[in-house]
Amino acid sequence: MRRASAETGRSQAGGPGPAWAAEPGDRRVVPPPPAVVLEQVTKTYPGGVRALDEVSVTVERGTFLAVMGPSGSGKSTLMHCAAGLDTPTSGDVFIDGTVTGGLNETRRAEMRRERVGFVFQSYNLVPSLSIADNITLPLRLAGKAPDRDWLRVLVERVGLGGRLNHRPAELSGGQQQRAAIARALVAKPAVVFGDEPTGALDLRTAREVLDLLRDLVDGLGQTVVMVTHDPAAAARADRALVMTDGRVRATLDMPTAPELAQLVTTLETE
Ligand SMILES: Nc1ncnc2c1ncn2[C@@H]1O[C@H](COP(=O)(O)OP(=O)(O)OP(=O)(O)O)[C@@H](O)[C@H]1O
Repeated sequence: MRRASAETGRSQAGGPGPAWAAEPGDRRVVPPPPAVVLEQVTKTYPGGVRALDEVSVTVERGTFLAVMGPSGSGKSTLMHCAAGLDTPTSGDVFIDGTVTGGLNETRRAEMRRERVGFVFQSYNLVPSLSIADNITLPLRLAGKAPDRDWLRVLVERVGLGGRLNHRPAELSGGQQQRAAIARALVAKPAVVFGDEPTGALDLRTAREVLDLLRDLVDGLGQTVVMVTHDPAAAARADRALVMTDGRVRATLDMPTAPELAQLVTTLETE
């Protein structure tokens, strides 16, 4: 399987390729690859819409990235390409060091199941299953037994210990989203993608869900990429990208909500 270059993580010694792309037999200590790398990714849809225009982004492990931008700027396309749900027209996507473009559909589906978790605005829990069965569903679909210790840690982190035998309809929106987050993490993915994960929640519950995402990054070293329109939500990330017209127009480290709101307004009106 091909391992190749990333925007960051290149060999400090100046050798060919990034430090994490060692050949078998190489005895140097090799740092783990970034969770996700997009290299010069372009996506043109049939009809000619260039939804992504040579986008390069590196998401380091254990970090929280927010993706912002006006409607139609390419956020969902970026997420779909980064998660291996869609294929770029050109450029490379690496998940956990593996280039997704070289995989056939079966291997790509396997990669998504094993290395990527998803959280959506609308929770997408199965109504007829208990919360416990919803959380472990991805493993059962993959024919794998849950790691009991990991499950215990997860259930404790998301605070649903007393609700495991309930059906989704018996839980609040925030609790359902916390169950969806536990489900996204159950297979220990390299990265969790959130598509407006707080979009359906009231302010207080949204803050609790963002606290949880932050805690998963800080406490468990999870990598999170979240698409959001909300500057207050994006301000909980370590880094925020602002997109317009399929390009990353600005990157802010440790962003604040007023900074992001101002930046999005400025870029929108340019
Ligand atoms: N399947 C498709 N076929 C053709 N064009 C598409 C397709 N999906 C998205 N687009 C176009 O690509 C561009 C980027 O869309 P995308 O959904 O990635 O934007 P977005 O920033 O996520 O928008 P929103 O915030 O409204 O969800 C838009 O011009 C959109 O119309």
